[in-house]
Amino acid sequence: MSAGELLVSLHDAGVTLGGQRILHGIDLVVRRGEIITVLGPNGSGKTTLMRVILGVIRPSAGRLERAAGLRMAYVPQRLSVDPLLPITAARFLDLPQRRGRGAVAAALDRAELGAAADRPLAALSGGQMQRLLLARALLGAPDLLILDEGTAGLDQPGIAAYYDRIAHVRAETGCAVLMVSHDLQIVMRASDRVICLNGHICCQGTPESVSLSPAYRALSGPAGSVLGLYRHHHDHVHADGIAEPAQGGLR
Ligand SMILES: Nc1ncnc2c1ncn2[C@@H]1O[C@H](COP(=O)(O)OP(=O)(O)OP(=O)(O)O)[C@@H](O)[C@H]1O
Repeated sequence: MSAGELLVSLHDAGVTLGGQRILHGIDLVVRRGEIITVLGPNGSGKTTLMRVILGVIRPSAGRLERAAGLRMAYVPQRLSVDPLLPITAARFLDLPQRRGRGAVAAALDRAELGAAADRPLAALSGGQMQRLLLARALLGAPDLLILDEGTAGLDQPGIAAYYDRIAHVRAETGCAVLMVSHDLQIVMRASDRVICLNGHICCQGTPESVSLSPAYRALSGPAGSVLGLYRHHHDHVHADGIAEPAQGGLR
């Protein structure tokens, strides 16, 4: 698959679960090599959208298209195995399917975990455990990496290191990355495009343009609470406290 190739597209997709409309009118494309973050409050349908793309939930309306032969890998929020299990990080990656030493070592290196290969799971920090899940996902050489809020419980340096690693993985492998977050401030450093979700797509664009959009501000609470911490280029006009996108990135 070549750079920029269309991997996934959703056309006017909707999901109804248990009689409740969870998502509607979703138009979304994911191209090879881009890092997209889906942002939204609790219950806004972020996980449901990931499940639709993964093929776990069928859209009740609209259409989902995926590139032929697309390889997807999912990184869950946390590890569901007992961390006291007496196995090393490298061994964990070799289960349940034998991958071989070379492939395991390469995945650990890519997740910046090579030095911890022989450490037992119980001895790994939260950040290392998260990168172990990333390494496991990378074993399948995915075209599209889907990450569900991977930074819960990490401190700020740990979160920054995790997103830097994701950016490196994209640069090294050329995969696309689709990730879920609550917090635009956290994903600013890594995302090419942010999609603001609340049952439907409220706005999307560069992290900067989304952070300045009225739709995002309406969802994220009083202006100024976190917005002051964003990268902020003063090449746009502020009017009545509502900023215009610097480069018309919103749709
Ligand atoms: N299988 C289901 N049946 C009925 N309702 C569901 C089902 N799965 C999810 N929902 C509802 O859909 C809505 C969206 O859930 P979803 O988990 O996609 O949101 P989210 O944005 O990922 O939330 P959070 O940030 O809290 O993880 C919620 O109101 C949830 O209760």
